[in-house]
Amino acid sequence: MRNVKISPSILSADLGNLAGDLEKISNADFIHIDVMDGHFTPNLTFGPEVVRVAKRVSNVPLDVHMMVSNPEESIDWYADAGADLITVHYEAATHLHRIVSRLHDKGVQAGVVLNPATPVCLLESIIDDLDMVLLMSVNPGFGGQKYIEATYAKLRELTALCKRHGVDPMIEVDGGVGMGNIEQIVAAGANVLVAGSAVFGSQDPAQAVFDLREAGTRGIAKQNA
Ligand SMILES: O=C(CO)[C@@H](O)[C@H](O)COP(=O)(O)O
Ligand SMILES: [Co+2]
Repeated sequence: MRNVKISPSILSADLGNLAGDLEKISNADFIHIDVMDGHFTPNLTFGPEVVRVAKRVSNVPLDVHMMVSNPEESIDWYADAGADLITVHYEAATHLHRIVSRLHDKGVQAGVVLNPATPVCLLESIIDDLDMVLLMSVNPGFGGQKYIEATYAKLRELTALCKRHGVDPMIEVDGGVGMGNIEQIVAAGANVLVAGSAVFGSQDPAQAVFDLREAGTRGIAKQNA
């Protein structure tokens, strides 16, 4: 049975007390770090120094979501800062295979992200090499947006693609995930769930991680049903 993993997004954390907020989610499976460059996305966020700080103060593996143009120019900074897993956008990368190989050479897990309007079939020639596929369920740039329902169909399509290839990468969903939809998202094929506002907007972030994982795990039994 696959395990459901929760990856709280620090975009919704209190950046004035980042170490304190990271301590609150020490029961998480990943820490999701949204890197935005103000070019690929209409927002600007974290550089490698934030990854280095997260690595220093937390033992939770770092899931670095790079929403940047030309990621080949900056993946090394984040890998060297301590990322355990780096995902790059299909729409932003010219040499995806080279990026994935580079990350693996550096001992970092590699994933590809698809925006809501980017079709799953484009992964056909790279899926065998991936540790993760991340489906965006909102348009990248901001936390607190509404989950896009068409993601369910993409999850089922991605599950079928993985089956055809005989591979089992982690399947992550990012954007608008919460207690109201996590079970259904997992049932459609996801097993890593990003949650920003659902975790850091809660009174008790550790309890929110626990509850989301419990609710998500109920969806595992419904996968492929
Ligand atoms: O990558 C992004 C947004 O571009 C996300 O990781 C958000 O940070 C998720 O926030 P919520 O929708 O869970 O509040
Ligand atoms: Co993200």
